[in-house]
Amino acid sequence: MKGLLRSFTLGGVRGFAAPSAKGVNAETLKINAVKDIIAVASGKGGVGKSTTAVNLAVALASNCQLKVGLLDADVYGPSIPTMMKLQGKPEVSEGKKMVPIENYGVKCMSMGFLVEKDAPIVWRGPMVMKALEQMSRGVDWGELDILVVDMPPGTGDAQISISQRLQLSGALIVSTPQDVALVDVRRGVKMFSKVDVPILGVIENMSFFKCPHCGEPSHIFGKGGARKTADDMGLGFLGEIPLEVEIRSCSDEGVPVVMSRPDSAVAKAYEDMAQKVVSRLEELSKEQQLRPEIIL
Ligand SMILES: Nc1ncnc2c1ncn2[C@@H]1O[C@H](COP(=O)(O)OP(=O)(O)OP(=O)(O)O)[C@@H](O)[C@H]1O
Repeated sequence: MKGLLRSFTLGGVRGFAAPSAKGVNAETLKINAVKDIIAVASGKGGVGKSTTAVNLAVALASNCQLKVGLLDADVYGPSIPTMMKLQGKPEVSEGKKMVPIENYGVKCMSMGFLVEKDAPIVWRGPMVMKALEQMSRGVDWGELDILVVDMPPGTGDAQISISQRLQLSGALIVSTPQDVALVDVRRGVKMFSKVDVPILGVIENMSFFKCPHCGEPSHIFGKGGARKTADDMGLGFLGEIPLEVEIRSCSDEGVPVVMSRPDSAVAKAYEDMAQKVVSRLEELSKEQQLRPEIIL
């Protein structure tokens, strides 16, 4: 692998990057010692993808006792440093790779570590892909059970390239129950199917708001839409996360709700989601082993 890398400088950090996809068989590229790479994606922006990725990663590490990494692939709007209460520039290891920055038992890498906080990122596609190569294969992740990738929103070039080049084991789709978001769920599912990435399941975020006075739930964005879409498309449903002030405030403070309120119903919902993801990955791995090998 090292032979494929070339020297690369990003945000003042010198490291190694893999060459462009041209001339390289994407399927041969794999991050060393990372067992499964999973994407947390959404067709539409602002539905809670990063919040889900963070809480899922922390639940996988703390509850399922796995070695977990979190890659913030949302290059244009990195929110992982804030949500994981992390800052500073990554060090460079002896092997000339960036060392991820860790909190809550999760090793993180984000564009937010490499550029100044308020600096706008005005790169075109090829530069973004270079940065993503650097932030995935140019990182000394060590041994990981799962690398969670917080994808950029949408179903464009960057999402397709990431899916192909990172050899994803599967993807989770986050949506609100709202119709406009559900249309984008279908789009996202189709995109992943085109690049042969299995869908691990659908998560409904902001499912309902429980009145703090009377306890009555209000379905602000509609009721049960993501579960129904998952059923209609034959996909697994991984759970409902309510719209809660604490989810937002804990994220803003950099302490994911699974850490700050581990006994809450919402923390349990994220933990349940993490267990389902682990089970689904095990099933997929078994299916893979049973698949007959085609010798040409
Ligand atoms: N279940 C929830 N309850 C309350 N607030 C939430 C919930 N989920 C997400 N939020 C808040 O909504 C905002 C958007 O969430 P987040 O950044 O996770 O979305 P995203 O889909 O990753 O957005 P983007 O498309 O910009 O990457 C954040 O302020 C977050 O704290």
